[in-house]
Amino acid sequence: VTTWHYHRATEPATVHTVTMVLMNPVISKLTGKLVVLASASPRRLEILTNVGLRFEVVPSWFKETLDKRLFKTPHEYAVETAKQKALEVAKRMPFKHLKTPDIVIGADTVVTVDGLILEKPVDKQDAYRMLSRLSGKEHSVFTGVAIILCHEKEVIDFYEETKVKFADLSDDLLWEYINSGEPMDKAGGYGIQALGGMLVEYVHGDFLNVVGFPLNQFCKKLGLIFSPPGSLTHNSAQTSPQGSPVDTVPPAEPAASSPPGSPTHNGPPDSQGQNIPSASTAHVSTHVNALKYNVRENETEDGKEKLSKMIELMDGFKASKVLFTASKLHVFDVLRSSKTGELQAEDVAQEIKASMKGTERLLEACVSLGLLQRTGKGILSQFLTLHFLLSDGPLSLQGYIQHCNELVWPLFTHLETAVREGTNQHEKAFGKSSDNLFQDAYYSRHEVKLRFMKAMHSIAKVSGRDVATAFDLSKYKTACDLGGCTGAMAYEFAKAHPGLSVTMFDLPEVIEMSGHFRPHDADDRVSFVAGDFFKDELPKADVYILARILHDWSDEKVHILLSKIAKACNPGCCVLVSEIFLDEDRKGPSRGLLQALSMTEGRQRSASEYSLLLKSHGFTTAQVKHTHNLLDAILCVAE
Ligand SMILES: Cc1cn([C@H]2C[C@H](O)[C@@H](COP(=O)(O)OP(=O)(O)OP(=O)(O)O)O2)c(=O)[nH]c1=O
Repeated sequence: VTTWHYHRATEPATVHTVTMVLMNPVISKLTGKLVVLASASPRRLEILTNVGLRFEVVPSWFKETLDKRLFKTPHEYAVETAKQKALEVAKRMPFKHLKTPDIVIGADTVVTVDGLILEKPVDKQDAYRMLSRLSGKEHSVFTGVAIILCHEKEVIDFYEETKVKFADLSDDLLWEYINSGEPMDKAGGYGIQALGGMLVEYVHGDFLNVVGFPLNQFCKKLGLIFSPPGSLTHNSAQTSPQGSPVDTVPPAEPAASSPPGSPTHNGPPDSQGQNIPSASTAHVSTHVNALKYNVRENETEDGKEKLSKMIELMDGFKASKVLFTASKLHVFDVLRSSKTGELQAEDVAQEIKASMKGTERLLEACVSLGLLQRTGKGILSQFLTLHFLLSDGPLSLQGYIQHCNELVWPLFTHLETAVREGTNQHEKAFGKSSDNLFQDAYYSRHEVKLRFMKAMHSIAKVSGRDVATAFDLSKYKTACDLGGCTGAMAYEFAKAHPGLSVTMFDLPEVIEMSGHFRPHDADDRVSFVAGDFFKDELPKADVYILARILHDWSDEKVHILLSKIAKACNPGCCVLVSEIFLDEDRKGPSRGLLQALSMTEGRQRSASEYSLLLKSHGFTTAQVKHTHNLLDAILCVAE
């Protein structure tokens, strides 16, 4: 008994000491700071207390009610919830507690299975539903974490995923477990750290992440925040053995000039602590090491990855122009038209009427970019991407590629001025000003209009099916595609919904040319009506489609259009908006943000921004679909 007591008494102390050695470099950075854990979770409190962090607990009042459909991935949802929890506390404290914290930490744990996000069960039946869904399967546990640096007004967020596999669980076992009461305050309805551990066959990843807090990654992030590479604080890492959770310092060899026995970053401290430098040597060695990091950053895996990203960005415009040029010179069409699909470079040069040397270079660049394939001695054949690159065919992107080359490229050459002035550089790029981009620029000349329409046609052809099938529209009879341009999207909707008649509504100058694009097997449920959706009466319909329309306009103009649609709608009618949806934190996708750089009065928005705009006109969001194609979609129903 005595021995047992002895172990019980000393074990925690031993663990504590070891932990302090490991965590001190990072955790000690928080000494003297007011750190607040914005969570009521006893598990999070325990995990952070165990590593010696001193903090206050102020549970967040943020209700976990974010619309899950607005998030592309479960981890984005968890991160956003964590952020909102932490922000709520950060905002409340100065008023309610009369003090401003230095750091607020928020977290949110969710379980995901079969594309569903499971949070805490609301009752026993709910817990049963969750647990029986998890039975016999692997699922993911995501914890999103947000660290708010209150004075710097910065938010650092991240997430961790752990995979957990449940054994096959009998109903009896499930009910016994549910009746224990354990599931109720836990995401997914189980607690791996207690009785719930019996349900688990295996865990891949950070165990503590399942319990509610990814400690390892959290410490790494703290290390990055408080010991950025090259800063004086780096020396603290010398007390960390290599590979410890807080060792964020890249492995570095002793500098050639270092005297023998001088401290190294990763050398473990010797028992007398002689490897830990005195204050003065620490200072000197930090300078040496700071220099070393900068010089050698490109030698670490992370550094190499960043370097190659930089190179890719610097070369990005060249790659785009290679695609534009090969497409404009019909290189891909020429290859397709050869009997074998393969040609020698000189044959291509002849066909496209270009120099041998230039063609060879262009073809080689295309091969390197994966646009073409080399099959033998200098022979090129079409590659998988070919159907996107041909000038015709159902999935041709050529219209859009040429639009990028002829219109977007010149605009982007004036990006610097566009940024300085906050305006579109149409006048600089094309020599004339435009108040109304569509009337003055896109539809001014026949060939420009045709090119613009081809571009819109490409996008609608490639993304149309995914947009048209995003929602069940079987109860609706009529749809109106506002600004539908060539009608490609309208035909996709008609194809996807046998009971739907679709009116394509666009400016008269567009309608007059839409015949060029009519498919051979044109469905007679698609009709064309000319008009201006800002000025004229809208055709009556059950579903109004706005595909790639709203991003072109300011909120003010969007409100004008939506109020017209709302007037034309009966309750139960709906609006389907299809756009690139920005992530809620506006960190991506870059495709949308890059497009915004050449916009005039429009702006890119997230799904919740579109949802809010529509809500102000009496439309409730029914569904959001991230299609993983060029355009996403949101369906909102009139109340
Ligand atoms: C999957 C799993 C979750 N959990 C817990 C961790 C979290 O506390 C909880 C998920 O709910 P959260 O909403 O993440 O957190 P919370 O409500 O407990 O606390 P707060 O919102 O105030 O921060 O589930 C376990 O304890 N063990 C497990 O195995």
